[in-house]
Amino acid sequence: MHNRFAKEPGADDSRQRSDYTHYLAQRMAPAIQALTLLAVAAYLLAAGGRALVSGSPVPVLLRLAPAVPLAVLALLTRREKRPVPLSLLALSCVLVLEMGVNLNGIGQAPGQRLVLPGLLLPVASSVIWIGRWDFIVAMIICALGPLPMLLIGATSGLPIFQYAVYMTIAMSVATVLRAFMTRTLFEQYRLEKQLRAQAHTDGLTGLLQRNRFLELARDALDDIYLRRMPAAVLYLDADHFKQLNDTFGHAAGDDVLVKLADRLRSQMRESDLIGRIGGEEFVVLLPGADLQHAQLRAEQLREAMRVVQRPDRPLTISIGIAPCNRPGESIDSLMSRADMAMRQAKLNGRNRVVVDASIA
Ligand SMILES: Nc1nc2c(ncn2[C@@H]2O[C@H](COP(=O)(O)OP(=O)(O)OP(=O)(O)O)[C@@H](O)[C@H]2O)c(=O)[nH]1
Repeated sequence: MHNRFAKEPGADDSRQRSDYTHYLAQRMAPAIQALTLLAVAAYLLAAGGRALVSGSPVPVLLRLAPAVPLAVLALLTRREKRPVPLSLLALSCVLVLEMGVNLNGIGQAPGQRLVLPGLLLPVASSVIWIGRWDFIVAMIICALGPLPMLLIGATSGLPIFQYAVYMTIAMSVATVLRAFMTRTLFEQYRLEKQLRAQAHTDGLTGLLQRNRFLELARDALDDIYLRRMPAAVLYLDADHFKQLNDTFGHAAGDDVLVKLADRLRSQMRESDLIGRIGGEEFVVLLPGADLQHAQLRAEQLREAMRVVQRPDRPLTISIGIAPCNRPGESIDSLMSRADMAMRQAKLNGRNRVVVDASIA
């Protein structure tokens, strides 16, 4: 079974990178949508205005035509949140704009060809590139895009030289803006991830806290029922914990809880899910364990706790087991069955394992 049951995400590098890329796509999507819409409006304004003030062998409608694919791209970006499709849509937008810049330059005298929109593009789009690859491709398109318009009919190398200087400056500004943006977003991503991890783990024992356990257990159970695999829930409770606190103080109690959690973790498999549900109560979901196996694992756990020393004697725990033998049963219901069985273990004298009596 997948190890998402055992740990919080972010364990390995490639997974973390993909997580970060998706985070960036979520954050960048509104900016990409807004800039694509702006590109439609800006293109119509610039190409329309130019058509009014200067003639061209290219019909006006054809000069305005790039606004159509731009509008389609703007519509497509509205629903898109995946990193690669978003980047491809943004790159297509840049490509269409560059084609439009060239289309509007046809028929203009070399000195009147406006390359300003081409110079604005790298800077305006600098903050929306999700990865390094799309930024590099975008800068190449931006740098090469206006060249056909400049080269056709050029009588001297001066405009090209001026263009190269201005484009270098524009691309340098774009690189600085992008670096600043990605650094800020990475810091925000790191902090959000840290806060989420803190909210999900119990501060004392480092185990999953109740709500997070329930959330992950619900997902795990869906998978378990779908695959028709066995599973069981264990409910663990430390014996006579109040007496330990009352006699030796809360610090001693905390120390025992930390050791109990460490021991629990060391006994668990990758696929198991452990949570601290209340003060000295813990729940474990054992995917793949049938009743016999769950009983064996519970007995091993109970035995393993002997190593945890209270100030007066070895720690003992009581365990209740609820097998997941009713397809569709919720984690809350399974926990309450395991809790009842644990209470029976207390009544039977503690330091023992009891299986839910209502088992079919
Ligand atoms: N030190 C410490 N004690 C806690 C913590 N959370 C809950 N407790 C204590 O755990 C004790 C639980 O007591 P009870 O529910 O009466 O259970 P018990 O004394 O273990 O008795 P049985 O479960 O019947 O064996 C209470 O004294 C709580 O104050 C914690 O985080 N640290």
